[in-house]
Amino acid sequence: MCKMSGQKTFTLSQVAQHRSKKDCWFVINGRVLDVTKFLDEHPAGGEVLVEVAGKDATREFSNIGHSKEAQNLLLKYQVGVLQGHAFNEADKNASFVESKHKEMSAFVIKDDDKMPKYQAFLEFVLPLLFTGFYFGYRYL
Ligand code: HEM
Repeated sequence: MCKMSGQKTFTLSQVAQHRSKKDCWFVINGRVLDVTKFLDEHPAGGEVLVEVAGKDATREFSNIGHSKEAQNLLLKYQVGVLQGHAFNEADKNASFVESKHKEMSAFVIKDDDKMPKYQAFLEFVLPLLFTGFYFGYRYL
């Protein structure tokens, strides 16, 4: 299912009506973002964001070379899409929840690929045997 289909569409002149510290929107890669709540959190301060408020800030955003984390954060502030913007398939289906999941999947221990038996033997049974022998030798 296309996640973008549920998004509201805005024209650039609609976005341009939100260009103050108290109401700050801009567009990045066709996504309309309301970053008002993010102004105080932006590592480089809110001023740089207010400067591009109401505009398409795609070039400014990518010129900085923002990290993957920063790019994922974009999705959190999305309120809609820019009218007429052509999204590519992968981009179309991106959502904040999904991207967080993708980021985090690197840290998830997969329990679907079973540990080979010999590995279990080496990692668990062998140390147990050694400990058993040691205590047997020491105390019996
Ligand atoms: C919602 C949009 C934005 C988000 C979520 C965001 C997020 C971030 C984050 C997390 C950083 C820390 C460095 C990193 O992780 O890359 C950063 C740095 C920065 N951002 Fe943004 N940013 C946004 C938009 C912008 C825009 C539109 C501009 C410019 C007009 C901008 C200018 C900067 C600058 C100058 C830095 C400091 C870079 C450095 O110290 O090397 N950001 N931003």
